[in-house]
Amino acid sequence: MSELLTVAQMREAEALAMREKRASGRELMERAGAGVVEAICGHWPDLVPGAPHAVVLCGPGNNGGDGFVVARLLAQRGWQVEVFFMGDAERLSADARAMHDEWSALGPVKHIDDTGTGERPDLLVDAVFGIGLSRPIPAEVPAAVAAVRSRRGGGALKLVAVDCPSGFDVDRGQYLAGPVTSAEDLGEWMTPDLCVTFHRPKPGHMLSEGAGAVLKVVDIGIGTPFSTDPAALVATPKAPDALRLISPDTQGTGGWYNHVTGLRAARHKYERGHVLVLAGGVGQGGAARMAARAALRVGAGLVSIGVPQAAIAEHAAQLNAIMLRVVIEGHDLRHMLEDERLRCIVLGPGLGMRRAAMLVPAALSVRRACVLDADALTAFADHPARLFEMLHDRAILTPHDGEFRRLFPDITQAMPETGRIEAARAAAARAGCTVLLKGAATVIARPDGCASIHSALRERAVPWLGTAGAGDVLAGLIAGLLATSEPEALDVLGAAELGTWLHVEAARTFGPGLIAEDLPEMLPQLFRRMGV
Ligand SMILES: NC(=O)C1=CN([C@@H]2O[C@H](COP(=O)(O)OP(=O)(O)OC[C@H]3O[C@@H](n4cnc5c(N)ncnc54)[C@H](OP(=O)(O)O)[C@@H]3O)[C@@H](O)[C@H]2O)[C@@H](O)CC1
Ligand SMILES: Nc1ncnc2c1ncn2[C@@H]1O[C@H](COP(=O)(O)OP(=O)(O)O)[C@@H](O)[C@H]1O
Ligand SMILES: [K+]
Repeated sequence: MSELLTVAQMREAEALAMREKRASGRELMERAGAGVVEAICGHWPDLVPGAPHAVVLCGPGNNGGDGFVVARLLAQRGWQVEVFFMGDAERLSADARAMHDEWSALGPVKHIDDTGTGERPDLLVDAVFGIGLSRPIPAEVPAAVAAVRSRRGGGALKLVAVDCPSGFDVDRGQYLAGPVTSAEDLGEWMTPDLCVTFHRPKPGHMLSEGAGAVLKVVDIGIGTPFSTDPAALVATPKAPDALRLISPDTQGTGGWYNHVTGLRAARHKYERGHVLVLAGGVGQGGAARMAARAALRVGAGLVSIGVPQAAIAEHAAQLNAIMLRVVIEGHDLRHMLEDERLRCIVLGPGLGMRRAAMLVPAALSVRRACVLDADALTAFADHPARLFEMLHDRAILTPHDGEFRRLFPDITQAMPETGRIEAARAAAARAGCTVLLKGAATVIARPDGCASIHSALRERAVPWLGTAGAGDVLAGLIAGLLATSEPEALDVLGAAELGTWLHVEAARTFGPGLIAEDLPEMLPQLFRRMGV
């Protein structure tokens, strides 16, 4: 698990490092530029021997300062380098000005409008705007990129972004549309092959591949390295605006799992918790069975499916270790909940609207861990406030984008402005429980604002996870973890984080061709690999 820093937090970290005299601004800029050059040479080793040609676009702020360092260091390595500048050298910060002047001793600084002529470049360095982006970028920037691309004559030009692509909002993970450029067009021009950021990734880097097809994070000496201590992996973030990246390495993650589930201790099945998955009518039981199997595989001691009488035969024909209970109406569920060993309830997958409207209030009538997905969310689309009134801090909603829109239409409408993280935070605050907004980048937020991102992008991409029933399995995984752990060891946010990570690791373990039923079956080998 590692920290993600917003722009404001990154600026604080930088200011602190300077106050504590760990580095001067100029040293940080020099290390940033050196880190970019190392990353370029590491990523494209084939370029290095051939006296390659780089075009560096520098902007008016410190991102431009980094660009001047990159230009100088590449030239010192024997590259042919052209520098184009957008801005007024007189108005550069002292650090960027010093870097500008150092470069000027080696080569000319040309105007950004003049990128159109010259030899075929191999590499374009985007150092126009970084985290100081404050408004949509001027049209000269994509125009300059287009002009350099056309000098390449249609051949692949390698594009590297310093800190982030110009025009990309690293807090929200999206390009800012301008008066003359749509966000999509800008993304098409500016999305780099390689993005090199400093100290920590920013949220936007992990929310969208628009930040770069490959991301490298360079240590520039601002602070301490990430912790891999299992206890630290579950330590809930302190600050209300804290944002974490769910990114443990598979190797050794067994410590994390054992720590939170207490699996290593000899425990009776009831101590490991009983999960109840509520199912719908005849012929609709597959989703609940997949959720149930995931809950059992991930560690719950017992799992039952609650079904209407008519569906008993269908389920019985397909289940062995999972038990069946008849749950017809709210009263039956309330009665079952008197047994405190029943630690978590899953409602939604295949439940049907009518049963959801009847059973959700009963499930939420006691403060018991509860995962609400699919029909349990959609059943309240016309009156979301009725659901929010009943929710409590042991509940979690796991909507995909469509379900999220039905419950939070206004928050969804504002999402192009606010981004997914703030949307999930606003939804959690309104609902009064944890909200997990699914997707290739999943955002999980708690009502107090603590949030996590899980990024199944780039080297962790699993497009084959977008398969029918994958969401039902996720609901079961989270429920199984909530049932098997003590609330003090694993809160709802923590269970959602671990469940989401296991879900994607299971999909990565299986690979293409995956169907949802395969996911729980990957857990035993995944656990062995983790060292559980
Ligand atoms: N923080 C760190 O730890 C370290 C940071 N480092 C580097 O510094 C970068 C941040 O530098 P930065 O703060 O100077 O911001 P940057 O992105 O260069 O742009 C600011 C300038 O652009 C302007 N401007 C903004 N948007 C605009 C627009 N759309 N259209 C036109 N103008 C626009 C803005 O003007 P203003 O908004 O003030 O009017 C201002 O003049 C960071 O990304 C990293 O590369 C490293 O050196 C080492 C450690
Ligand atoms: N491209 C993708 N990369 C990673 N995860 C994905 C991708 N597409 C879908 N998923 C995941 O698959 C699950 C799909 O859930 P959902 O939409 O509820 O499907 P269903 O209702 O069929 O179960 C979610 O956990 C989502 O995050
Ligand atoms: K940049």
